[in-house]
Amino acid sequence: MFNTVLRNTSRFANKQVLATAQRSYSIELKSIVEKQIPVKQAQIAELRKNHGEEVLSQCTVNMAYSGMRGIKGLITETSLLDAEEGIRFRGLTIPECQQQLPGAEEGGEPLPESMLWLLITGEVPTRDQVRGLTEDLHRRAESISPDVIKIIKNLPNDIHPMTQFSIGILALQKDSKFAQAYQDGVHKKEYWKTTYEDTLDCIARIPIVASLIYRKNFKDGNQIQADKSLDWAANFAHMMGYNKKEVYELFRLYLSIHTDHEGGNVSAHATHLVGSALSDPYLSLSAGMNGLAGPLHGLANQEVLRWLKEIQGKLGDKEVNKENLTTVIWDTLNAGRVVPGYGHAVLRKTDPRYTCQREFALKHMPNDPLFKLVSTLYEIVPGILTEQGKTKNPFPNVDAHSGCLLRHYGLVEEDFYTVMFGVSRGLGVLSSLLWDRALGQPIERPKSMTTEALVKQFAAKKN
Ligand SMILES: CC(=O)SCCNC(=O)CCNC(=O)[C@H](O)C(C)(C)COP(=O)(O)OP(=O)(O)OC[C@H]1O[C@@H](n2cnc3c(N)ncnc32)[C@H](O)[C@@H]1OP(=O)(O)O
Ligand SMILES: O=C([O-])CC(=O)C(=O)O
Repeated sequence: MFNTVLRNTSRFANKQVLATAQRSYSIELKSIVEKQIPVKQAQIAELRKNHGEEVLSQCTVNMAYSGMRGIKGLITETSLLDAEEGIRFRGLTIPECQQQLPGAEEGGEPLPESMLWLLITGEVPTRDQVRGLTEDLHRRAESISPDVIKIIKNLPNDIHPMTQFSIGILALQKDSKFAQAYQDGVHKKEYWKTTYEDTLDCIARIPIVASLIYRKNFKDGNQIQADKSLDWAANFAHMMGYNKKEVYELFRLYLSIHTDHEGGNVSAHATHLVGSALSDPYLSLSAGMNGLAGPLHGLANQEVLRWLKEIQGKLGDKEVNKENLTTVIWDTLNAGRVVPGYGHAVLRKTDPRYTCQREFALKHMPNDPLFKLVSTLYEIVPGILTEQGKTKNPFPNVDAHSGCLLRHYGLVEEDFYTVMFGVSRGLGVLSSLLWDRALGQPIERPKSMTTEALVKQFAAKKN
């Protein structure tokens, strides 16, 4: 009896110690940010004092008519894209992240929590810090409002999953600590603190929203409760109904590499823009997700899968070879459609996010027929796009590969793919938003022109 009491007491004490440690890791992340803010502010002040009037890039008439391509007009701290090399998350390439960021096990794929820590702080976390962050996210997820669950359960299934996801994020908004603090008249120096809380709350809760949409739309509708012994990504897979170890690894990789792609892409820019009006992180993320839902951006992964199925349908029993695939690709181009998953607004080489997914496939599913199709397309699409001579980048982007991996593990509902992309993108764009508020970034309001005004401007110059 005495022993049982002792055991229970020490178990309780251990739990207490663990809970305190977990809380302290969450506090640690916040206090790291708190310490970094004045340093970054001073760095920016110095930069602006010494170089504030120097020219970053030109803006020509053509650039204004071409989606502002190439204009350096945004500040985003979390990642930087090189046209040839691809993305670096806080200075680290994808292979470096795979090497350095803690995974669930030695040599495994990075945990998205590790990536989140890196994106927020610029530091590679320790295993303990990541474990603490995972626990913190579980704790924050627990207090999701039952109203949100009710709202999602009541959404009709003929609303696209991405629209449902955006609605779900808006439903979470009523718990925004930033919106409340603003209403309470908080000093602007403190904005980042509640943005931090909203960022972590939102990241903790969106996998519940997403998995609920998945279960409702495509499975039996029953919500699967979280498994707190799992990390954030594996738990997301679990709540969707997938429990294979390999799927957990795929989710960890997928949800790490889709997080961020510097600040100018549609989802990041939309989140930043809406946030600049001091709309809270939920309103801002929802706006970003509405951009991600476009077929030229995040919806492309859904479009790729549809196109692959279309190709399979067209070829029927015919052998998949370069010759008949060439005909199908030209059919797509001649119909005035884009080849989904190929091309990029900035990249001019194969996307390293494509490459690391290809490596995952080569390791885990080399004989998958859809992977073979994706690989054959990789051999011929760049040549055909080059021959057509329109696209500036004939190589594949991230979306060309993700669907075939998910499908291999039974996740066949391509309408849901962009929601998964969105869950991951939340980590990057909200980390950036946190820094926007920490650095006191102002409301975004670039100058626009009418064609008439430009015509007049140049006519006046001529005279
Ligand atoms: C996560 C992401 O967002 S990655 C991108 C996902 N999107 C896709 O995969 C969709 C297919 N790709 C595309 O539509 C484009 O390459 C984009 C949207 C990614 C980039 O667009 P842009 O920067 O305008 O590309 P670019 O300057 O090369 O375009 C020049 C011309 O080539 C065309 N082009 C570009 N990519 C492709 C493609 N994959 N297939 C056919 N034509 C293409 C453009 O439509 C454009 O044609 P136009 O002159 O008739 O308008
Ligand atoms: O950078 C872009 O424009 C699009 C992209 O690949 C992303 O947002 O992941």
